[in-house]
Amino acid sequence: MSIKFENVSYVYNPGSPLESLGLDDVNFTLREGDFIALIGHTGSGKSTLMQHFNALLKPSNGKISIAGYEITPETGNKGLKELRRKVSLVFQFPEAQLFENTVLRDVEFGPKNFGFSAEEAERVARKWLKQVGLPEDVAEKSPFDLSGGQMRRVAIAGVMAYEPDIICLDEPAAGLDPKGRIEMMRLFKDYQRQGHTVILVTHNMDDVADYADDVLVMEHGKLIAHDAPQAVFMDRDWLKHHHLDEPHPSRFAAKLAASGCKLAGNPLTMTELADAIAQRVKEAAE
Ligand SMILES: Nc1ncnc2c1ncn2[C@@H]1O[C@H](COP(=O)(O)OP(=O)(O)OP(=O)(O)O)[C@@H](O)[C@H]1O
Repeated sequence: MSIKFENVSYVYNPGSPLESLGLDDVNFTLREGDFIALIGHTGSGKSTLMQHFNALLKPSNGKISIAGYEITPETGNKGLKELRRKVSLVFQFPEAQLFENTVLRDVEFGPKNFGFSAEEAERVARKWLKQVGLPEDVAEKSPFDLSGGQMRRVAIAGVMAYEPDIICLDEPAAGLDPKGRIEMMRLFKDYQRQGHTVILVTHNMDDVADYADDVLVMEHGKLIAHDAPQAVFMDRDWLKHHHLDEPHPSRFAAKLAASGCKLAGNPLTMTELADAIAQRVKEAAE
């Protein structure tokens, strides 16, 4: 099944002096099961787009097909709870939403809300606390006694515990140290490998290169590119024109090329860069 946006526009505060266009005739089709990166500058429309994935915002025009649902301007609120179990949004700093007096109860909250029995909610909560890398003894602690990084994991476990088919995350690694960031990103990659779709809003181009199958690039409410990372990061002039960064490995390769050491291809990840350098060394030795 695919995720399809057809001519989707969204107008904030229609008919008022504050009217503004959040999305402008957006069209794309995504494969379910992919890892998608959603990038663009502040104010480009990423959050507005993300909120359309589970009808938190409904389009002013156009149609969205997702997880067996169709969302149009006429879509009512009936049936949206089931859609939101299948398609979950995780906003920035989700740890701010923790509120129960134990970690376990916080993680059980989502599953219970979606109709899991008490036993099943506890089972999936314990399973996902483990999957997000937390030690067993945190379950009975207050979430407020944990570190910021652990609280973030608890909040994300609370969403993964009811296993949405599609999870959309807004900068989930913001503020984490490099080790925490890599662990968090691997968690999402694993979630994808288990058969789910991951949509990641990010400003970190290294994460895009390392994890994404496909990239959506937003600018002023419009989708200006939709392609694989290799294609999106291929045209340096286009990136410059749209004030978009490159992943560090391709920036480093460009610097090497400028100093006379051109590598094969356009390495986007550290592994690709290391391979390209090894290849160059081998050629020089022959
Ligand atoms: N609640 C709102 N009311 C009116 N306009 C809004 C509202 N939220 C966003 N907008 C406008 O819609 C446009 C897209 O904003 P959006 O928040 O979707 O961008 P973004 O790419 O997610 O930005 P950021 O990276 O800062 O989160 C911007 O012009 C913004 O000012």
